[in-house]
Amino acid sequence: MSSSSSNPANFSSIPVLDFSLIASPSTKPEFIAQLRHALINVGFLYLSNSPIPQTDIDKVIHYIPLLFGLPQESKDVIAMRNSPHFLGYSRFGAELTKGAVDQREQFDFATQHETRWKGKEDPEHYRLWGPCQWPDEKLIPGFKVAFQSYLSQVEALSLHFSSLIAEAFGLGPEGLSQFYDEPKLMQHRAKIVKYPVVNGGSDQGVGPHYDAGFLTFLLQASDHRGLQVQNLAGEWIDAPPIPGTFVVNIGKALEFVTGGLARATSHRVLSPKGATPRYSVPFFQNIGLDIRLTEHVLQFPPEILELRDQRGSVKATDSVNFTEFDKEPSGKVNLIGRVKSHPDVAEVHYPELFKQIFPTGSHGLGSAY
Ligand SMILES: O=C(O)CCC(=O)C(=O)O
Ligand SMILES: [Fe+2]
Repeated sequence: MSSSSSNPANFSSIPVLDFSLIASPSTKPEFIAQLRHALINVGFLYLSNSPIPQTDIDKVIHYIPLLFGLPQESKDVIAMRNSPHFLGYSRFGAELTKGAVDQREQFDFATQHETRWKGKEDPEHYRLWGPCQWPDEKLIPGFKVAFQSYLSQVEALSLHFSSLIAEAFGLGPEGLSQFYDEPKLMQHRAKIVKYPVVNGGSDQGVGPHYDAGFLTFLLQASDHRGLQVQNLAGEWIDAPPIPGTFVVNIGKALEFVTGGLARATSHRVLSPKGATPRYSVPFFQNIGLDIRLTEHVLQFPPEILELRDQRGSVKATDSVNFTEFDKEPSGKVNLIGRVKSHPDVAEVHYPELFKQIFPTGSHGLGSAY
């Protein structure tokens, strides 16, 4: 067997972890061992039997086609361009990755938060977090309540999951707590995304990229393949929808503070073929706005680091993003990412930063995150 095929990091499928295993002390160690493997070698996993009731998830799935089916003018009323928090609606084709259009339409939402920025004495990146723009309740009754409830449950799950990650790395359950502020100072983001059918031409739903933060919890909300994940050898592995699961993956910030122990894994979405669009709902767990990652690099037991060294490092990736993510406060890093991926919004609300990042103008080109 070649070293490449015997390396578990050259996975050919994504592991499925059963969250119900953590309920009993006799099965929890098995879950923790599977989690350790998934974090180090894959950077992606499916989570089944989460505590979030399937009926609450089904409600969200039910609303998605209704949301995109709203009249164009009632979507444009809540355009992201109105929001200094980069929350709201983006038309099809508004983002690019690797210079090519991402063929998706999306709404950016977030967990509830009052704007923390109180004026010029506060750092500008405090403006990043604030209230959502919701569609008109009369046009889509019940959506806001259902989605807010979903988001707060995924938030709780993601924080619980962080404590399990800390355990898997030998840190103890509070090992990652330093990255989160008290709940009222935190906001987590989510998108509801539609990938329309394309027949012919580019099939880029979203181009190869890494996620930026700590943890992403993705709900694949329709029965379409398309999500693909790149293993250590650079091969694209399918991550098809599995009903009743979340796809969980690691972002660059968690990879950085774990010294590469947890893998951020390159991924992409191919546009659906056939008759119906693909829908998905990624939830991005944030860390505190003031955290500078370089000040929080974690130490691990030697037997854990040994597992990372056995894995090796990425030989090939098709992803491009990520440079300046470690020295600035996390809020500033996120803000820069938002400016790059939504320059039209940035030009309105952050004209100075926009000019620094696009000294000759953005020419309508963003670079998607
Ligand atoms: O839609 C998906 O399945 C994945 C989307 C994604 O990777 C992202 O928005 O970061
Ligand atoms: Fe992603």
